[in-house]
Amino acid sequence: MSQQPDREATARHKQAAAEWAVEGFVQPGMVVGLGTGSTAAFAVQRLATLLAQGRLRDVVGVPTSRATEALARSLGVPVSTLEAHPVLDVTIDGADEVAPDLSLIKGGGGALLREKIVAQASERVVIVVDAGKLSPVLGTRWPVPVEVLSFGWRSQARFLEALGARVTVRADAQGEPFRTDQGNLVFDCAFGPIGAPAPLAVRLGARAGIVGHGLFLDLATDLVVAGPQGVEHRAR
Ligand SMILES: O=C(CO)[C@H](O)[C@H](O)COP(=O)(O)O
Repeated sequence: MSQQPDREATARHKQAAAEWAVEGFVQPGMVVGLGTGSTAAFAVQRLATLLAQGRLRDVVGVPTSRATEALARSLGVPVSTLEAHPVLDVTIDGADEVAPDLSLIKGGGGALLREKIVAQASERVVIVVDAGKLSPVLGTRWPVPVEVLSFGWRSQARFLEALGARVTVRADAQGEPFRTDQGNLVFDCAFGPIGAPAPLAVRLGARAGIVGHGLFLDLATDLVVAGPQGVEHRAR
C-alpha cells in the first residue's frame, strides 16, 4: 500500500480537528493562543477565514512561535503578545503524543517552551490531533523534546542519559544543530514508555541548563481528535 493516501488522510484529519476546535471554542472578543505545527496552522487558517467572512470579530491571537506569528500575520489574523494579554481565553495547539488522561508530549516543532508558557496562561487549552497521535502511555511513540542551553550542553546530555534516555541532538534541514526561537538546542530524549511522567517532569524541571521540556501534564483541558470515524471531543 502506498504511504501517500495515509499522509493525505492524516492531513485531512488534522484539518478537521483544527477547524472543529476553532468553530467550537473561539468566540468574538477572545484572546486566542495560536499553537505551532501543521495542525495548529489549520486552526490559524480557519480563524483567518472566519474573521475575513465576518463570522468572528475582535479576536486577537498570541502566537507560540515566530513561524506561527508569520503565518497569522500573512493571513491577516491580528496578533499580540503575552505581555499585552497575560491571560488568554483559549489556546488551540497540536501535540505529538496524547495519553488517555490528556497528558501530552509536545515540541516536535521545537516550540515547546513558548507553547507551554502560553498554555499555562490560558483558561482553556484545546489540543487538536489526528487519531494517530493517541497513545496508551507517553513515550511509546515519540521521544521527549528537551530544550537545553548551549552552555554546558554535554553535561545536560549526560544527565538525561543517566535518567535513562537515549539522547539525540536535533538537527535542522542543513544538518546543523536545530535552534529554538530562544537560540537554544533541543535534545530528543527516547525514554521508551514513561509509566510515571510526573516525577520525570520534576527532575527535568529542577535541572539548571534545561530550560523546558515537552511533557505537558495537567495542561490540556480539551482534546479534539479526528480520524476515519469523524471528529470526537473529550474534556478532562
Ligand atoms: O508541539 C508542537 C510544536 O512544537 C506541535 O504541536 C507538534 O509537534 C505537532 O505537530 P503537527 O501538528 O505538525 O503534527
